[in-house]
Amino acid sequence: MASRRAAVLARSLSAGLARRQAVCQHSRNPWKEAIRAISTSSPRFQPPPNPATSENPISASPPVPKINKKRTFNVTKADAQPTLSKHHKISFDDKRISLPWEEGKNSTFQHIWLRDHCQCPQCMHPQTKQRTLDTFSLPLNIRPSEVEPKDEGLYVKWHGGHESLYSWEWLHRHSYAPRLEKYPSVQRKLWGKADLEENIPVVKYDDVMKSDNGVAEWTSQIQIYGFCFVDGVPTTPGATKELVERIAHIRHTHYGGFWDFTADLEKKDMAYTNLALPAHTDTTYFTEPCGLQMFHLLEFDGQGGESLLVDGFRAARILREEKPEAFRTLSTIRVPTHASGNEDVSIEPYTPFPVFNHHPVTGELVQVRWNNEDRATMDRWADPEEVEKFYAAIFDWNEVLKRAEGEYREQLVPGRPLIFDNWRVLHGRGSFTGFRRMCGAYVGRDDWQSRLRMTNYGREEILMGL
Ligand SMILES: C[N+](C)(C)CCCC[C@H](N)C(=O)O
Ligand SMILES: O=C(O)CCC(=O)C(=O)O
Repeated sequence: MASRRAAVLARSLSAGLARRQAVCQHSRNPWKEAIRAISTSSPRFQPPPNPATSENPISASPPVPKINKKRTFNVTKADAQPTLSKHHKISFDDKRISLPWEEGKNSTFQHIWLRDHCQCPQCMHPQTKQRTLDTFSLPLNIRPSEVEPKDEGLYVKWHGGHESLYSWEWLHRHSYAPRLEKYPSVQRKLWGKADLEENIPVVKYDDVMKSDNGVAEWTSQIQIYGFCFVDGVPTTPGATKELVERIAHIRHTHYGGFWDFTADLEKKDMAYTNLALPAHTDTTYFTEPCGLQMFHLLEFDGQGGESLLVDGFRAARILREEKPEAFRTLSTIRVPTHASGNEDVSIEPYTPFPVFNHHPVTGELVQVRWNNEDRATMDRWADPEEVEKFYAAIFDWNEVLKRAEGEYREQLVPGRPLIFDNWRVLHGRGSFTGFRRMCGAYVGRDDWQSRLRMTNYGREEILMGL
């Protein structure tokens, strides 16, 4: 029966797919009828023209990185599409399937993994993109009864009758043995004061408010530089709130949602005073510090109060180069933090975190958490000998942070709010006299990163990667 069906499939296959050669070959297992010889002469995708085209000149000075909206597949040619090998064979045994790519690499996928990741509307909710398949109804030793390369991708018929189709792009994108595509790298431009001289990231309020393209540009500037100004904003809390909500919903904290504050200690935090605040990141006392912070100065009739920004990722790189021991110390020793000024509040993270926090897989620095004012009592040392090492390290860190060449200072003015990545850029202010009114809000890190990706890459591209 199965061999007759395979023969029927082979006939329809060879008729419909006369353009391609890929032989499903597997060894030593009962689905010999699943093996099919089909031939093809032309590649599935014509690779795009040479990537060094006009829109991608090889310029003398490296241009400011733009968010790269084009996907590269890390195959032989940049931006080429993944193509199944014309010469090698798809093979599978009772545990896994092996796909040979034209680029000369081979991806293997365990059958249970592949079945569990079926993208069909019965297994993946078409609207919510959530798994509807009951994973635990699958036999752990599930295997295909038929495998067939098609134009659209890899067709698999599973024992039990379920049919799946995995696009070649999807398979290449999600290849894990080996990993074939790098995670899209974050295009950041680390800066010192000199780098910003002619190049302050700024966008126009009207552009941001009128289209998602405006939001795409705004969020990509924040991603690249760690901060961005917005010009032409009505000097009201309402307009400022609407502006920040063009990115995402506001993150509420014990300071409220959208804040409008002066130096009246309405909240028991030094931000609500006229004291100077050295370079710091906010909300180090939350397990997840806020992602973005917006400040819009609405009124000010005094002196001082100048804002300060420092690129924490650049400062960390300098520390790592100049004082590697200090960098290692601040990447390992956990610093307890708290916010306990308000009568009814004492906030701490579930565990203290180091100053420098790295991605567990890529190892890249992803977050700086530093606020010496909110640092709590450090009385839990793995080894009390580390006390001196820690202080030596924070003194080194402080010295780097205080270097004038790394500080960007600007007096905020009404109509030109500042927003910055609180996981990367440290901020501060000078002490001031007179009446000063500031409004703004926090946005969650995952929320703004979602908006950045969706407005810059688009939903289809993002979903392809999930
Ligand atoms: C809400 N608002 C921005 C006005 C005040 C924030 C308080 C700053 C706090 N010390 C911290 O570093 O998180
Ligand atoms: O008032 C300012 O300019 C900044 C206040 C501040 O640093 C903060 O709220 O964390």
